[in-house]
Amino acid sequence: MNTASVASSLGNLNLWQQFRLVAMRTIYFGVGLVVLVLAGILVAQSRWLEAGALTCVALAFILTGVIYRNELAPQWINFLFICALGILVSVSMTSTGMMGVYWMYPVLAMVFFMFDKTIFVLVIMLIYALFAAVMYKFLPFEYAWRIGLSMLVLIGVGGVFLMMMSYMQRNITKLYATDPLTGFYRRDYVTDMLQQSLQRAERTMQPVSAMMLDLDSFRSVNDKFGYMFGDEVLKETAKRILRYCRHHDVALRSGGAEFLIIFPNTDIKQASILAGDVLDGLRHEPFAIKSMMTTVTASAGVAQWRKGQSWADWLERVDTAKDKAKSEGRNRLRIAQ
Ligand SMILES: Nc1nc2c(ncn2[C@@H]2O[C@H](COP(=O)(O)OP(=O)(O)OP(=O)(O)O)[C@@H](O)[C@H]2O)c(=O)[nH]1
Repeated sequence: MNTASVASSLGNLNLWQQFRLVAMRTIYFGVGLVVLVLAGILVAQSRWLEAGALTCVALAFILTGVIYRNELAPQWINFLFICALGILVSVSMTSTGMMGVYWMYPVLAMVFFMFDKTIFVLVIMLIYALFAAVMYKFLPFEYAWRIGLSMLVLIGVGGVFLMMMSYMQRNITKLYATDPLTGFYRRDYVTDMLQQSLQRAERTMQPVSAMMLDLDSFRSVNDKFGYMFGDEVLKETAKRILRYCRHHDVALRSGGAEFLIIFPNTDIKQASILAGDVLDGLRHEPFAIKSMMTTVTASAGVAQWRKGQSWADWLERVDTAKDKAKSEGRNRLRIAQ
């Protein structure tokens, strides 16, 4: 079943990215102000050239904070900033020795928020290598190795923090996107994904079909055997649907006892065969849970997406076909015209 596209369709739920946005705003303005203060101190010491350089860096940070206050800045901008800060700290160490070390830690900490995890490791290694080289050159060895080690500890702690954030994000996405009972996606959270599958179908000129399936008279199953038994039937239904789904098919629970399955690269003929198999898989095998047993059937509709059709209209056709199957006596499949 397709999971990657769901994660990307849940951008608004990406707490880490939102957190990064707030952190980066604070970093741009915070670093800008601190560097401006340092520039002011250099002006007071009549060190005009260094003061000028610091002022340029400070203004670049503040300007970026203003421009990118509502979105994350491109990675290359952050890379330029981290290079600038790395050079400033290194220069500061060459002239002030130990004093420069105090600035290394905040610069390292910033890297955790500035980059996506794809290039984060590379940048943190680069900046660590730069600091280590400068330290070993300009500080006594007994200071250099201890500071180098403490920076590694900071990187390790930050790495664990990033892993925990990523784990938390995955769980939150799963919690919002999937139905806890069946593990299927919830329909409300996959509209972007539906849109994407249609765009892909349009681009690749491949057919895409969908099936809507609703268990028949499910209310009476609940009434007769109890809600808990009904829950088990829903879980088992999901398992049986998955038996017939291929790797790239997407299964959603769209309502109480209603399921929607998207079949990419599948025309109506193939989709009807798959849908028929799913219905057979339900009707021919009784649902035996603990000491209770019942037979459950379902009604389903299938439709192939038509070029230019919106996903809402397409699903409307699938839904209408399913309703037709219901109204014609249930336990059957109807194909949308
Ligand atoms: N056990 C259980 N029942 C649920 C859940 N969600 C919805 N239902 C029940 O599913 C039933 C759905 O009924 P309907 O689809 O309206 O009607 P039906 O009895 O299935 O009849 P037809 O669809 O017309 O064949 C309702 O009785 C809901 O209370 C759930 O998570 N667990």
